Formats: sequence, structure tokens, C-alpha cells
Amino acid sequence: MAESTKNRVMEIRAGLSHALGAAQVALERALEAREAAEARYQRIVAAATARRRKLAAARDERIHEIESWHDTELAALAGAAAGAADRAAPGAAGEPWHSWEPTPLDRAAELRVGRLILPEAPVPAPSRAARPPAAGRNSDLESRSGDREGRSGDRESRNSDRESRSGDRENWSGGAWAGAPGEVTEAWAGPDSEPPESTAGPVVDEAPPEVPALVRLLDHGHIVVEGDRRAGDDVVAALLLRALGTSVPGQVQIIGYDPENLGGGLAGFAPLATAGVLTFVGPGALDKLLDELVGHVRRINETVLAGEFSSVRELHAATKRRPEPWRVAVLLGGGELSRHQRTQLDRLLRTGAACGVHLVIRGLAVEPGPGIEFVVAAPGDGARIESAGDLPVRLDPAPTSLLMTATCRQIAESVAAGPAPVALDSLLPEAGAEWRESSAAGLTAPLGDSPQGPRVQVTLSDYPPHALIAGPSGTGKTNFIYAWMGALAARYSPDELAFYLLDFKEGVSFARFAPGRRDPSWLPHVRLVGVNVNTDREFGLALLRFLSAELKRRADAAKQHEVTNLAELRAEDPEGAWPRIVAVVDEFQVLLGGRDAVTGEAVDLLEDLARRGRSQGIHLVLASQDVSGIEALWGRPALVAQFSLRIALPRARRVLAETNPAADSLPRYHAVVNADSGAPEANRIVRVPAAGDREQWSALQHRLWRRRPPELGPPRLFDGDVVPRLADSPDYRDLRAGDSTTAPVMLLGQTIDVAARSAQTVLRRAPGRNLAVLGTRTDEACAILATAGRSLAAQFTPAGARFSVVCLDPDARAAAEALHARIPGSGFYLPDDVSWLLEDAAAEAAASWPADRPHFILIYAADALPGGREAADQLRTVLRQGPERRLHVLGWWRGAGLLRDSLGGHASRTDPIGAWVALDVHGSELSPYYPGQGAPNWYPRPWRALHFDRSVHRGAEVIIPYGTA
Ligand SMILES: Nc1ncnc2c1ncn2[C@@H]1O[C@H](COP(=O)(O)OP(=O)(O)OP(=O)(O)O)[C@@H](O)[C@H]1O
Repeated sequence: MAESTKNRVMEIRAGLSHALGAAQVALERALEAREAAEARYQRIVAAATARRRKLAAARDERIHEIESWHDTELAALAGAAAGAADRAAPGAAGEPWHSWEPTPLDRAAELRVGRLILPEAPVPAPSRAARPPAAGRNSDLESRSGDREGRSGDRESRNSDRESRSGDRENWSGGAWAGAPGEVTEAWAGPDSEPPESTAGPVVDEAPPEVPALVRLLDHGHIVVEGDRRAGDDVVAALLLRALGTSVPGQVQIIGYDPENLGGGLAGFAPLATAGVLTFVGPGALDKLLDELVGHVRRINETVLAGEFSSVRELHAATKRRPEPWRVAVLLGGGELSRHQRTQLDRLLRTGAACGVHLVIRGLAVEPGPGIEFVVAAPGDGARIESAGDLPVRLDPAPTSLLMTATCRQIAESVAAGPAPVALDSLLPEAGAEWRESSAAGLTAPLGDSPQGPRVQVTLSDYPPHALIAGPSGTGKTNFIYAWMGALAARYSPDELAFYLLDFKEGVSFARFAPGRRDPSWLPHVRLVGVNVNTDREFGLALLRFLSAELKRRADAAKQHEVTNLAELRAEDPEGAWPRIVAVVDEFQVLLGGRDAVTGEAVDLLEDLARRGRSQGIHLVLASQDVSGIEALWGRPALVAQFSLRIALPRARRVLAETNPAADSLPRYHAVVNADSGAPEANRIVRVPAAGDREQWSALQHRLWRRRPPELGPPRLFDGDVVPRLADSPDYRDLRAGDSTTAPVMLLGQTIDVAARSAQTVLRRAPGRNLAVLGTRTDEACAILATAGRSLAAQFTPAGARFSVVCLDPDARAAAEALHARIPGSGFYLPDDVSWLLEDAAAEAAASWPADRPHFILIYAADALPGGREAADQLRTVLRQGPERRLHVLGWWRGAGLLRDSLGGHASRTDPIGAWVALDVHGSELSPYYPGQGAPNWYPRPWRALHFDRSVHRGAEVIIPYGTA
């Protein structure tokens, strides 16, 4: 092989080897570059991953912040909404059915129909993704809902129909979390599938409280229920029950129009029908119903709101009174409306709510308008109420029929029982504003509210001057009188008004106005109270006589000042005390009930007082269970005509005009007040407050009592059941010893009179000045002799007069000895030694000169005088001749005939007995001792006596013996 070839080979080899070396180097370099590039790539990937993590963490944190803000905000808003709803629908307006009960409120409330379904906050995905698969979204939600159940347990327990909140979420598709679980996981899977770690803390999961769905009906508007029929029925029932439960029974009245089911739609409310709280109108009566409701609206606008208020709600807010009930007409279907019906319905929709006339409509087309709420009923969460916009509503279930009927029965019962009493305070002026009125022109006071609202004011003046009140027993006459007196007494001071009160009913109803053992206060205006006078008609007469004398005094003063009525007299004589007098006589028929002298005189006096008292400020108020049977009254049309103020309590007869039946339909505790003699057009109905309550009355009386002028003493209390005490008699207390110039006065008992006077007989030195007590009642006879003896003894010093006490009846011995013990220096004689006394006394009586001091012989049972004829003659001598010699016999005979025997028998003269007191002796037996015509009108009654003194009396007077205690 050639060198050159060899060389060439060598060169080629060298070239190849060089190229290989270069390639090797290039490869190494390339590998290095690759390594460097790979390392860089790794670094970049790591950096990107770290940044992504960071971003994810920041994002999670932000999402969490937003979510918890959203949750808190939502919870706060829901809480505020729930709170506002609770305030708007308190008690029966919003309480769930299981714990529901009627709670009448003082204003109209919004009514709950269900609850609003509120949107929930989204649950952040990272926190969900971070949880183990077993705690996936659903179980997560369940656990959260469990949480919420725990926290809102109290609310849940109030609402048994509430389902689990997770169930709500499942049903509602409008929330932000509504996507499928997979979507969330995919969306957040990073390129390296590494689950990002959440830097966010635990989610604040505050469940918003439940927010009730409320609608406004009473005092606001009308409700139209549309949608599902059954659910709609439930809404109507719930609304009505809540409306009934939030108001005072009877204040919501329901009128049902249900042409398709003939009332079946309101069957649960049927118990209300018995009390008139629910009325049904028949299928053809929609016209009439709508016309009637329109009529109510017109009437309420004209007479109740009367331009002063724009709505009953406004009137109620201003006056605290609600004179008209809410009328809720429930119109359940009815098809096409006629033109007239549509017009009337539209009128009601526009104007009814202001007058408390509201419509609940289902099945009639109604256009939206102000105050009209639309409820679209649907089961589940598909319901809506217009005022809540698009928020879904879950309607409450209907109240159970048991709850409905029990509630309605209770309401019906309390409506039937009548309205709750109004308090007396409602008639009184503000505390501190009492006694500001002048009675110069009359006495005006409110008596209560009328059903239309305004107060009913009643005036006693020149016209109407007198009042006649009637109502069967128990209908509230006495209460009415109390209320009237309270309203007057609070307005007029005792200088302006004086009361004289008499109650012929058994009991002590007027005694509260006088000081008693338990309560020392009295009503300062009251000057006289007569109670338990049903057997003492004379006391009624005494009052009329007293008023007659007062009338004369006023008429004389008017004449003197040349005026004709009280207003003028007061203007002319501003310093004079001329209060208006109101004399109240309850059950006055007792006074006029007899056919005797008492009735005769009483009617004459009444007629005169009624006729002339009007202008002199003397007003009569006569009350009776039944005026229709009082012959003495109706026999005097001129007398009745003066009583132009007529007050009829429920079922009162004849007190109003014959053509006026208003009292027949009067509810309990109401009265017809008629100032025009009962003419129908003058009727005013008034709801009378309860004034019988002792505590309320005492509060007023004490307030006025503390304001009384210091000089004003307590009224005179005449209680026919109480035995008066001699020691309390002003006449007895005035007696003084030692005045020998005037003839001694013998007190005998208390007269039945306006002033607490004592009956008395003066023992002048003159024939006949002896006293005979007649009758068999030992206690009373002894009481009268004790009074006579003690009162006489009080006028003498021990040496100034001689007293001899003779006891001829062992039954009277204790009393006689007691009297003897009370009169120092008196002699005491029993049957054995009375002859000494008589002998002595007869000689004294027959003497020709008057004794230097009087001698009073008190004989207990003079008819039992021993000693035969001789003693009898001596007694006769003493009786006939003694008084002229200042020797007076005060004897007790146990019968009128026995006294006659002592006087000398049947034909004997009776004039030695100038004064007598009869106990259980009939009037006819007294005629011999009763000069003039016939016998006194006297029927014996316990602890009453008839006193006659022929030297001063025209007729006998009834007296009450003083008790010996
Ligand atoms: N307006 C009223 N509000 C509440 N209670 C009343 C009212 N009027 C009367 N009453 C109550 O009714 C009962 C009977 O009333 P009251 O005694 O006044 O009737 P009367 O007609 O005078 O009956 P009588 O003649 O039998 O005494 C009493 O218990 C009274 O408290």
C-alpha cells in the first residue's frame, strides 16, 4: 500500500479522531446545558407551586372573610327582622299554634301566616375540600344544620312544624351553594392535584333566626288569598283566629259569605255565631252584605270619626277608646260580580280599613291597590306574600280544629257575659284637677262612653231638674248612682254640691260615704246618709220635710235679693252658701208604697220640691227596681213630668216613653240616659263604669276627704239597724244642772229625723205633765224610763230634785236598780214599801202650796200597784194634782187599758196623761189619749215607739229608744 495512501489513511484517522473528540466535548457541553436547564426548570416549577399555594391561601382567607361577613350580616339582618316581626306580631298575633292562646292586645297587630325562607351564605369550598371524604358536602351541611338546630333550639321548640334546616336548603335552588358537589372539587384541583391547604380558620356559622311572614289586616287593609285551595283555606282560618285572639272578645266581628260551601269554610268558627260574633249571609245576599258594610263605613265616617279623626285607628290612639268593633267580612268565592257588587266592593277596598271594615277574599278577582295584601298559597315553600317580594314563604299549617272551637267558645262565652267593666277612674278629672267646676248654672258630669265613642255628659239644672232611675234588681242602679256621684264629687267642691242620701233597700250601700269603724273617711259632699230605713219610712218623710224647709229658705233669700233662680241668687249673694243639693232616694217606692199619712205627705212634699226645687238648686234623684207599679207616682202626672231626666237600666219598665223600647235590648252594664222624659229621639246609650269596687271608690273618697275644708264635719249617718246611745245625743250632752228658771226637759228617745234630735217632753208645773209608757216590752219600756230619769237628773244638782224609783215588776228590777244607782240620792221602792211613798206623794200633791223642789216618781209596772183601792186613789191624786205641785209621775203601764183602769176606769178622763210613749200597743187602743180625730197610725215594730205630747204635738212622732248600754 502506498505511502501516500498510508498517509492519507493516517490523516483521515487523525481527522476522525479529532472530530470525535470535538463531538465528545460538544456532547458533554450539551449534557451540562441540559442539566442546567433541567435544574432551572425544577426551580421554576417549585417557585410556581409555592406562589400558587400562597395565592390560594390568600384567596381562601379572603373568601372566608367575605363569607363570615355575609353570614354575620345575614344573621344580624335576619335577627333584626325577626325582632321587628316579634314586635309587630306579639302574643297571639305571632305565636306558633302549639303554644298559642288568645292574648288581647291594646292595638291592632300584624298577623303571622308562615315564615320567610331566607337565602343562606355559601359554604367555602377549600374548607369543604380539606375535609375527609366521609365529611363531604352533604354530611358537612348536615352537621352544620345540626349545629343550628342546637343553637336555635328555643325557636325550634316554639315551632313544631318546622323541618330541619338542611331540608330547607335541599329544597331551595336559588342559593349560591346549589351546584353539584363534583363541580367544586374540580374547580379547585391544582395542576399537581395537590390539595391546597386552607389557611382560613373555622367557618363562623351563625344561623339566622326564623323570620315570620306577616300580613296586615286590622286597622290596615284587606287580604286576598290566591293559589292552592287547601293551603288558602288554612291561611284564612289562621288569619281569623289570630285576629280574634289579639282583640278583646267581641271587638272583632266576622261576617261570612261562603256561597259554595254554605259556611263550611268557616265551620271551625261556628261557636261564635251563638254570641253574634260570627254571622253568615246566604248565597244570594252578597248585595245586602256589601251594602251593609258600605253603610257602616258611611255611618262611622259621619258620626264616629265626624271629621275629627281620619280613621278609627287614629281615634283610638288619641282617645284610647275604640267605639266600633272591627268588622271582618270573609268572602269565599262567588263567581262573577254584578256591576253594583263590584262598585261596592271597590268602595270597601278603598275606604273600609279606616273605619275598621276589612275584607278577606278568596275566589274573587281583585286588582292590586294600596292596603291590599295578596297571599299566594302553596304547599311547601312555594307560597308568596306580596309584601315580601320574591322571598319564598312556608305557610303555617292551619290551627287545629280543637284550638279553633275552644277559642271560639271561650270568646262567645265572654261576649255573652258582657263587656269587662270600665274603671271608675275613666269618669274622673286628672288627679289634682278636682273641684274646679262651678255649679251656678247646673251640675254636669260624664257617665261613661257611648257606643259611638263620645262621652255621655249628664246635666242637672233648671232643665232637666230631677232624675228617675229604674232597673230590675241587680242591673246596676246602685252602681250607676255611685258612678254619677263619683263623677260629680270629683268636679264640684262641697261648697258647690251637697248630697243627701237615702237607701230604702236592705243593706248599707250608702254607708260607705260616712265614717265607719274600718274607714274613718267620708265623702265631704255628703250631709246625710240614711241606711236600713226600709221600716222607717218616717225617715224619708223627714228628709223631704228638711228639703222643704231648705227650699223655703232659698225661696225667701231669692225673694229678698229679687232674683228667680239659684244662678242669680249666687251672683247677687256671692258670700252665701248655696250649694246645689242632690237628694238621692234608692228604692223610693218603699216611701210611697203605703196608703197612709206617710205616703200622702211624702207625695205632697215631693211634688212641691220637684216643682219649685228646680230653680232653687234642689235636685231629686229617685231610683227604683220598677217604677211602673208606683201608683202614688203615676197618679200625679204633674209630679212625674218634673222628672224629665230618665235613666233606664237593662229591662227597666215604664221609665222611658211607652214608644221607647231601648231598655229592652240594652247590654249588661249599660244604661239609656234620656233628658227628654224618655222620648225615643233623646236616647243616649252609655256604658257605665264599675264604681262598686271598694278599693277604687276608697281611693277617690280618700283623695277628696283629704282636701275637705277643715270646718266640714262628717255627715249624719242614720242607720235604722243601730240602737242609738243616749250619751251620743247632742241634746243630752247639752243638759246642764242648776238652772232652776226653766222647766225640766225629759228626753225619751231619738226622733227619726235629719238632725239627730231627741224626742222630749217638758215637765212644766201644769196639769197633765206626767208621762205614760205603754206596752208589754220590758226592755224598751225600761230604756225609755232610764232615758227620762237620766236626762232629768242631769238638770239638777243632787239636792235640786227628788227622784223616787218604784219597781213593781221583778223583770224590770235590774233596770230599775241601775237607774236608781245612776241618780245619786234617789229613793228606791219595791211593792212592800211603795205605800209609804204613795201616801206621802198624795199628801204632797194635795198640798196647797207648790213644793220647793220637783219630785219625779218613776214607776216600773204601775198597773201592778199593790194596796188596793186606797193606793189606786192615791196614785190618781198624784197624777191629777201632782204636776201643779212639781210632782210628776213617769210610769210604765203594760197596756193602754191598764192605764185607763189606773185613771179610774172606762169613763174616766185621760188628761192627767199629757204625754205618752206607746210600744206594742195598736193605734186604735191609743185613741182615748189622742185628742182630735181617730187614732194615730201606728203599727208596733221592734225598738220603735210612738211619742205624743198633747201640749205641743199635732200628731204623734215615731222615736227610737236609746239603748241602755
Ligand atoms: N257598670 C258596671 N260594671 C261592673 N259591674 C257592675 C256594673 N254595674 C253593676 N255592677 C255589678 O253588678 C252587681 C249589681 O249591681 P247593683 O247593686 O248596682 O245593682 P242594683 O240594680 O242596685 O241591684 P239591687 O237593687 O239588687 O241592689 C254588683 O255586684 C255590681 O258591682
